[in-house]
Amino acid sequence: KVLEDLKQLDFAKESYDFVIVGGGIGGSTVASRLSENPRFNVLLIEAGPTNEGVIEIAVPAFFTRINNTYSWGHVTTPQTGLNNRSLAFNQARVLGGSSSHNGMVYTRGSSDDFDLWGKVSEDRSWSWENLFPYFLRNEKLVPPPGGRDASGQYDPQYHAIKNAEQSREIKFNLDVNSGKPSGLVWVQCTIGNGERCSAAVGALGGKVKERPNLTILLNTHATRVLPSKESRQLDIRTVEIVSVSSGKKTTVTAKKELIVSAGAFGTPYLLLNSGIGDKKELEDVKVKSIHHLPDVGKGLSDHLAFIVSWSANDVVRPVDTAAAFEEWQTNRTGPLTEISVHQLMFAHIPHDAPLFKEHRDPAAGPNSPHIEIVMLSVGPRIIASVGLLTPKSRGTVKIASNNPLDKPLIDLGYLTHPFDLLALKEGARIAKRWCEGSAYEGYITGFLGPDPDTLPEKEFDNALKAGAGTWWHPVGTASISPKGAKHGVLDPELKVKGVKGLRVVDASAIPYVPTAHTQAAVYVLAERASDLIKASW
Ligand SMILES: Cc1cc2nc3c(=O)[nH]c(=O)nc-3n(C[C@H](O)[C@H](O)[C@H](O)COP(=O)(O)OP(=O)(O)OC[C@H]3O[C@@H](n4cnc5c(N)ncnc54)[C@H](O)[C@@H]3O)c2cc1C
Repeated sequence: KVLEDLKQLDFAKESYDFVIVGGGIGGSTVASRLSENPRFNVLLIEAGPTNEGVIEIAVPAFFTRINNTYSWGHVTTPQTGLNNRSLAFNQARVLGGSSSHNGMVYTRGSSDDFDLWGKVSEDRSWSWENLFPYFLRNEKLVPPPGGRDASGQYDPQYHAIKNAEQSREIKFNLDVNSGKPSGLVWVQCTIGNGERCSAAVGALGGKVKERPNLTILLNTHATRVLPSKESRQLDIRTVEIVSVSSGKKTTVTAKKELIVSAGAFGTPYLLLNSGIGDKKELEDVKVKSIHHLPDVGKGLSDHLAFIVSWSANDVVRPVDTAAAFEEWQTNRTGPLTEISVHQLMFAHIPHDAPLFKEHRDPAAGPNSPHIEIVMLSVGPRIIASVGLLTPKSRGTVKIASNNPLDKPLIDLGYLTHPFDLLALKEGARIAKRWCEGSAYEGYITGFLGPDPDTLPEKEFDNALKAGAGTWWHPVGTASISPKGAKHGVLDPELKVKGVKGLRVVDASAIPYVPTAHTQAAVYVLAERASDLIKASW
């Protein structure tokens, strides 16, 4: 059942085996899988409202219109690497989490990215091979809406395909999700039957919400996790929660486990507010330390991107939105069932590029590309968003005070490692080489820059720093590490180190940002986590 407010929760009648904090990709997936077992009573707590009935969420092409009602409205600290700009950093606050307001691009990343989880945690059961069945379990491939043949679904980007035939650098790759994503690929999306398929729809939709052993509590903010007073070992299964509407506060205790799935910012924030983190840093903000775990909130990494553009001698015909919306409402077909991008490019920085003389290659292996390029026609211009998939810069999530309802201090640390700026520059060169291909002859009329080859170095760097922005893929703030290792936050089974009863299942557990948009990685992590949890009870 779905409860809109804390006052509807009947504490006298109900007790829960598992309490899950955060109804995003991690939390919704685990709630769905655990409640498959009728012996488990599951409570899922989400700070935001329902996704149901929100048109901007359901219509794929409207995702840029989703307003701040469904977001935490985070703003980063001034980013020294970006000329001290602070960036708005939307993270969803709604059932389904960021899958309810993300760009719906579905890319799994490279096989090497997942093998790296196994290396980092010294537990080879985290590997592409072992995780592959979970991708299949999590995915339901559906044809495009309107009964159209998939091969004719998109306006055939014949020109781009032609460039791929000629280019030595970026070849056509039939399936981005094979574990070898490099090349020019068709985009795959989390859209089903013309509507966004978020975790709220895919994992909790249909009959799942009606399961008698699953309660979804909305509009309820978790403020702290609390240790048991009875246990001699640190045992944490209780969470303090506050009604967003009334401010009413209470606690709820899981009989078996408390699972934190509040996302790459929300999870470290909740742990820090609870006194789990670096002891000295917590004392500085007057939070009583209950468990010294210095890496909570550290190791944050994300994909940074910037735009280069070209002039073109034609314009793309704009969609008649009113007519398209009528078609969507009537049949769930038409242009609003798609995102505005049909293809993506994943490329490697050449081995002999000068930056590799100074910096070790951070790619997880030969299947992991360094650069992704997303191209769009905007008026009489072609723009390419060039993103760095293998950043070396790291950031932090911290708390500013001992008030758990304050905003977190989010520092992405963008471009604080010199490799990242050099790598993005190489990305701009890759995009330039691509657009010099003969397929664009007579269409592209000139490069508008910023041009890494003609601008003075400082000028180019400044243009990049002034324009770069996030692709919203934060990970790593409660990373897995080997059992017994002092660094890291979670053991390979996603249990918080040194604590009984508490696991983390979300993007914060992922040690390095994969060479992909991150939702598929979180889904597969949560699928495997569900099996690990089920197996231990
Ligand atoms: C704007 C945007 C666009 C993106 N586009 C893409 C894309 O096109 N493709 C892709 O693959 N990935 C994309 N991503 C990334 C992807 O959506 C995330 O990697 C993924 O959703 C992370 O899952 P999660 O479970 O870790 O966190 P989330 O899905 O963010 O879920 C966390 C949930 O926890 C809740 N929560 C947080 N704190 C508390 C608290 N204290 N109490 C109660 N509840 C709490 C939040 O409200 C939220 O619902 C995008 C992300 C954003 C923000």
